[in-house]
Formats: sequence, structure tokens, C-alpha cells
Amino acid sequence: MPESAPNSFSSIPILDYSLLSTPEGHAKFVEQLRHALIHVGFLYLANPPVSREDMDALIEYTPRLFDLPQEEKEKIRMANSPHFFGYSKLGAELTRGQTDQREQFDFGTLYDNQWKPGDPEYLKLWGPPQWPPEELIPGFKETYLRYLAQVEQLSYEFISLMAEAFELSEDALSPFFNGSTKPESGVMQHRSKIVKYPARKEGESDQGVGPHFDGGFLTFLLQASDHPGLQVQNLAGEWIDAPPIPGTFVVNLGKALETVTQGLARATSHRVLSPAPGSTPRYSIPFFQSIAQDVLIGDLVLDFKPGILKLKDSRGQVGATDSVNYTEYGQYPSGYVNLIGRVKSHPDVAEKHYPGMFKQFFPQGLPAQGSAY
Ligand SMILES: O=C(O)CCC(=O)C(=O)O
Ligand SMILES: [Fe+2]
Repeated sequence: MPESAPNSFSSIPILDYSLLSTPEGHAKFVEQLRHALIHVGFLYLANPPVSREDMDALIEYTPRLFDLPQEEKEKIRMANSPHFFGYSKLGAELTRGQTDQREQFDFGTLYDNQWKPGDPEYLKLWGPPQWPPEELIPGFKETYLRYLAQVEQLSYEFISLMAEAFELSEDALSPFFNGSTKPESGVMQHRSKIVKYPARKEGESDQGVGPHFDGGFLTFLLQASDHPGLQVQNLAGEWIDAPPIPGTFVVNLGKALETVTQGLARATSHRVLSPAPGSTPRYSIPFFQSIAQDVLIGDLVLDFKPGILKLKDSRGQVGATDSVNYTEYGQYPSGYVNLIGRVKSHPDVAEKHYPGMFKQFFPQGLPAQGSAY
């Protein structure tokens, strides 16, 4: 390993949520969390407070969702939705100029859109997901919503644990959420996707999704099949495998969280390699924790107690990461930054629902393919 990153990681730490049930275990968990946030930017969470039955039921539904007739999938295509929810067919996205080989459905937690003329356009982004017809996949919607409600609560719980790990008051993070760090369901909207990575064909690119950072605060990823493929870039720039471990979530940090913590919490670049030729598809279900749409991240950078920020010095010099960047957080409300990301990833949706922004970002008209952030 290069000397420039003497403390780089070669595997992803596994944190056990059940430790939190005793005071000693709680202290241990928080210490491990601090290390993972600062040095790795990824962790596995074992024994999460989400029903295993619901996790397994959702995993079982996943291939059935993609096996719906193509015309049914097209009926809920993303172009229908100003909220960028719905179906995206294989090869509809690019990351860093390369086509991603994945098919996906974007969904979200329940939210009633309140946008009215005169409000900022980015407030349109949150709204109802598009669901497949109940009779074609009975029970799917209910199971998924029950699952999402639990992951949403876990995501807030994690914010408190993170505040503790960084010796911040819980209030310090409340401006990023609507009203409190534990808003009731429906007060905010968080996105989630169900993704299929088909096996690559002989001689084809293995880019399931290219190297990228997630944009927001926390991502909770459920790996929904037993394929490897997810990789994480360590401090030395090497790609480390994050294979599925049943019953766990992979938790990672996004660029907004890195920005507000002055880099103390690491957003880590990651990618997915497609399954080998002849293999069955890989499936995954990420949940992306949102932050309040009107916060200007650049104005809300957190203050830490003396000494805390120094903890990142022990990383050593960090190697270059191979990823796209989020540079707009300093300038615009977070909702607008997210909308820019969506517009760039899905220009066909933008053309229909955000024509002004479409013209601004695509003055030459619709590109052959979108450009995922
Ligand atoms: O599918 C995965 O395992 C990761 C997906 C991912 O990183 C993303 O969609 O942001
Ligand atoms: Fe990601």
C-alpha cells in the first residue's frame, strides 16, 4: 500500500447495531462509528432495526418487478413524473461519459407535494412515486412502504449517533431536517431505487454504474442478491470489494454530509461491476436520505469542539479519487443542487417537466443519452 495513506482500509468495517442496547456496547459502537465515518466512509450495519421479514420479502419481490411485461414497465416510465420517479430502461444513464448497464425503478417515501406557482421550482421535486398496478404484483407497494418507513427512522437514528461520535449536540444537525432531526413520516421525502444489473455480454463493458459519490447525507443499501460487484475506493485509490452480507445494510456517506462536516465525514467514491457473462443478474435497493430542500449547505457548515477536526489528520495524505464531483453545494439550496443532478441524469424527463432548466443545461437539445451525476 502506498505510504501516502498509511491508514487506508482494505475491508469495510462491520458495526453491530445490537451493541446499542447496553451502555458499554453503545460507547463501543459510537467509537467504531467515529472511525468508520472519518477513515472509511462506508460500513456494514448488522442487526439493523428493520424487520428481517420485510427485508427478505422485498428481496423476493425484486426480480418479479423487473419481470413485469415491458409495456407495463413503460407505463410508469420516469418521463411521466415531474418528481423523477418511475422506470428507467437499461442503458438510459451515463456516468462520466460511459453507459451504465442497469435497469431501475425510482421510488420514494410518501410525500404530498405543496408546490404552488411562485415557489422555487426545486420544490416540485418531492411528490408521489409511480407504482406498478397492485394486481400485477400484489403486496409489493405495502411491503416496500413498510420497509421504507423503517429505514427512514433508522436514518434519523444514525444522525443522532453521528452527532454523538463527533461530539456535536443533536440540535447542530436539525437545520438539515424539517423541524427536528427526527421528523415524522411524510414531513420529508427520501428516495429509494430498485436496481437490476444484468450479466455483461462477452467483450462488453463491465460498468454497472461508474465511479461516483452519492449526493446527500446517508445512503442505506440493501444488496438484494448474492453477487459481488460493489466496490469502494480506499484512501490510497485502490478498489476494495464490498460483497453482500445477508441481513446487513451497507451505509455510506454523501457529498453534502462531507461538506457540512468540513471533510471530517468522508464521502467515498464507489462503483458497481456487472456480473460475469452467463451469471444471473445482480439486484440492489439503495435508500438515499434527503436533507431539507431550502438549506444552503455552504452557510451551514458545522462547528466542532477543538481537536475533533484534527482526527482527520491521521488519514495521511489521501490519494486522488476517481469520481464525479458535487461542486454546487456552496452556491445553491440543496433542493436545487439535487434538481440539477436529476436534470443532467434524465434530460428526457427535464425536457418535459423543467423546460427552462433543460434549455440551460442542454442548449443543443436532447443528447443521445443522459449523463448521470
Ligand atoms: O447498486 C449498488 O450496489 C450501488 C448503487 C449506487 O451506488 C447508487 O445507485 O448510487
Ligand atoms: Fe452510489
